[in-house]
Amino acid sequence: MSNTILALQGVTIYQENNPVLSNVSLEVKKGEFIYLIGKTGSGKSSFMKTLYADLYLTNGEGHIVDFDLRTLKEHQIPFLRRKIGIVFQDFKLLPDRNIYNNLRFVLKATGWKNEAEIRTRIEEVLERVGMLNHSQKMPHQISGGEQQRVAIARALLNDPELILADEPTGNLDPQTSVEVMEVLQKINQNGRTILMATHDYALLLKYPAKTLKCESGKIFEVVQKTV
Ligand SMILES: Nc1ncnc2c1ncn2[C@@H]1O[C@H](COP(=O)(O)OP(=O)(O)OP(=O)(O)O)[C@@H](O)[C@H]1O
Repeated sequence: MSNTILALQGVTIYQENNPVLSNVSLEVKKGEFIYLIGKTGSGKSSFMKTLYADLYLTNGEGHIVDFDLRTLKEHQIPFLRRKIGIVFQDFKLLPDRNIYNNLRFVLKATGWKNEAEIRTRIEEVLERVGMLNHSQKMPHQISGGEQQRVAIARALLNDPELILADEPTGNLDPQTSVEVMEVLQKINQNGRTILMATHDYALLLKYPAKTLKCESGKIFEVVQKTV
């Protein structure tokens, strides 16, 4: 299991008792970059939600960053989410506080106490996404692409082993999407594993990687030319 970040065996994912994806078996190894594609409603978000335990895994076996999704208890979920960085399409920054305090809020909530260490960590992650100069701005004072960079920085705070990005460029124009994708590529090159749901085929062509497709209740790997 040491080199495996995610392993699913015979998993069926339900939404309100309806199976969305059936008999999913897959393995993701440390350092991989993987796309998850598929039409609207094909189950990409449900799949992601199962991985960060927003949907409980009830059928099949699932292991993610050393947690057993099948036996996971509610009180373990915050610990699982510290090992997984999650990036959403709509950024989800808190609108009532500046960038620095958005990130500080997450560190405080995950047990960080020393303000000097908090400051150092926030500066490190903002630097990594090229947003260090914006730490005192409010979310509405920066662009969508900049907000997504901050959201990526927020996902990196606790040095997660796996980043789950659910359509991270879905609200961005093509040029800004490429800029955000460059940030994700750099994070991947630094050894982090990334699973990214997307509808953006231009990005798939520009940055080819292993691609999983959700279709007709199944997930399967596709080769680039047939996506
Ligand atoms: N909270 C929910 N309650 C009930 N059914 C849901 C819920 N969320 C999603 N579904 C259903 O589950 C199926 C898969 O939806 P899901 O959001 O996982 O698809 P998706 O591939 O992520 O779509 P999109 O590309 O539009 O984000 C759809 O039929 C959807 O209607």
